Amino acid sequence: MYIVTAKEMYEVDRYAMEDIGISGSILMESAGRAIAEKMKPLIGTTDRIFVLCGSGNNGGDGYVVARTLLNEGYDVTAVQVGRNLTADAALYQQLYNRLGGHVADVEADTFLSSLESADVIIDAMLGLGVRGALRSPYTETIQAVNSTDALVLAVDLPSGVPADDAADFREAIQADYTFIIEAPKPTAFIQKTAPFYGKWETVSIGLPAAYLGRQAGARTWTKEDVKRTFPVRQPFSHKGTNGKGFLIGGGTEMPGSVTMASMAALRAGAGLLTVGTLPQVIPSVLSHLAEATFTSLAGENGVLVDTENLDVSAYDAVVAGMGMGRGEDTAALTKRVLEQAEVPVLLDADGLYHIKSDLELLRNRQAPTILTPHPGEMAMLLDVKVPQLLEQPFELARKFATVYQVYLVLKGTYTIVTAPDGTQLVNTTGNPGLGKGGSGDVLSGILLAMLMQHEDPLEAIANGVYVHGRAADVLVEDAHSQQDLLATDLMKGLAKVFRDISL
Ligand SMILES: NC(=O)C1=CN([C@@H]2O[C@H](COP(=O)(O)OP(=O)(O)OC[C@H]3O[C@@H](n4cnc5c(N)ncnc54)[C@H](OP(=O)(O)O)[C@@H]3O)[C@@H](O)[C@H]2O)[C@@H](O)CC1
Ligand SMILES: [K+]
Repeated sequence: MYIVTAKEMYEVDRYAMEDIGISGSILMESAGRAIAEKMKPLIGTTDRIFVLCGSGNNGGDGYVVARTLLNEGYDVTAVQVGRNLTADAALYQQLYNRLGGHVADVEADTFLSSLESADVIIDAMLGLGVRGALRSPYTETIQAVNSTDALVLAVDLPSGVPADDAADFREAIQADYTFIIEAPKPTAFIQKTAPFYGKWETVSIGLPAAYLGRQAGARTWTKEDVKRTFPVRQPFSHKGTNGKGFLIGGGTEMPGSVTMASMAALRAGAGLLTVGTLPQVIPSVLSHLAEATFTSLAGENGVLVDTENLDVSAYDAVVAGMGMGRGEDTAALTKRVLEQAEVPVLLDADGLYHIKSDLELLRNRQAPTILTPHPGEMAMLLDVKVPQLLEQPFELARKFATVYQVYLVLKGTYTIVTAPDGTQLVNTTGNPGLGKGGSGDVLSGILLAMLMQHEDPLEAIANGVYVHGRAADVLVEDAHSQQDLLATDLMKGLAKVFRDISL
């Protein structure tokens, strides 16, 4: 499913009208009719319905919905919110009128209190065109709607929610359902704004699909995408052809992180795995998995430090960072890995702190670099506060990935994977049971295995993120709960997920 910004959507709109010749009024009629059909199963035949119509084209869609429902015998009243209607909105207000519809004025003295009698409120006030702080009469109307008990159905966007980011966002209609035209907008995936949509679904209005696909900078990565791209293990493959991975991390205080990442890498199909860690950490990792091999790396005071003897030449992919600590000598080791490895390198956790002072290193690499920050780590790398990052995750992630030429995995409820060319894939698997220590280590291990087995880094990463979230979902659907789920349980979930994918 594509995800489009307001700018991309307006371009598709322009193309449909100017290059194809589908007029704006045809699009509006199609939108209103299709949305009314989707709304009908949610509305009772005797319900009192108000359709709040703004003065822009979102309001135009609303007049088409109102006319469609009126024509089918529903008890519907359209309400004009705002002045100076666009030509198409004015046209459809007129058609609704001529069919016998009554238009109430939101600014009439008693109108807002009469909203309390509504069973259903259809919100067609503001859509893609909302800009800046809300003005009267939209502000009061939104507050009045939110204080009723009516079922609230929004057209395209809940009024007040911007399409692209939550930077300007203050207040909006709290919808029960939103019927989004053609493709969801980024705010459907942003923490601050997503709840205002209620449940949502997309409604096709006949916009040119191929052109929309070319314009969209982002899309969701689905089970079908995973099945389509997942590498098939060949009958004559052996441990060497299934990839050789190197996992560098761990200290005496955090041996568990490398253990979990290593278990996950092996369970995700790594052919061979070497763990580079402190000699005193090896027994603890070994006690959990017999399949890994080990390289002792130099350490001081219980943490890894830089060493000239590091050899990363024999591997297909390298991951570093988990459990390493943030000291300067350890940072030098991470930088050495980035400089020496001619294969994909994934940095997680402390590894992300190590490169903060030397981001140019990332741009200088020839082979892919993958960073997997959670919002706190991403905010640190970008020098912004976490709330700002959470308001604009799509833009800020894209900016960082394109400037530093990295594959960026911004972890969250909807993890956003951004490629160095700015392409974004959004993951929708996973659940709050993953919000625990160790989940990130498991993800890094899975990603290491995926990168070793797959030519295309973007597909490999998106598949790994999908699989990680899906493993948590199948466990919670089955024997576990969000409460008790542990990172180490994910290994069991992987079995079912991989079996499903290969069916
Ligand atoms: N291809 C498609 O996607 C199609 C899209 N279609 C539909 O068109 C919608 C986009 O229509 P749009 O461009 O006319 O913008 P829209 O959302 O109606 O808002 C503009 C109005 O809002 C007002 N306003 C703005 N900010 C405000 C504020 N802070 N506080 C108060 N008022 C504010 C602004 O007032 P002004 O600034 O002009 O005074 C103006 O009156 C889209 O969401 C979809 O529903 C379909 O019909 C067909 C195909
Ligand atoms: K709306």
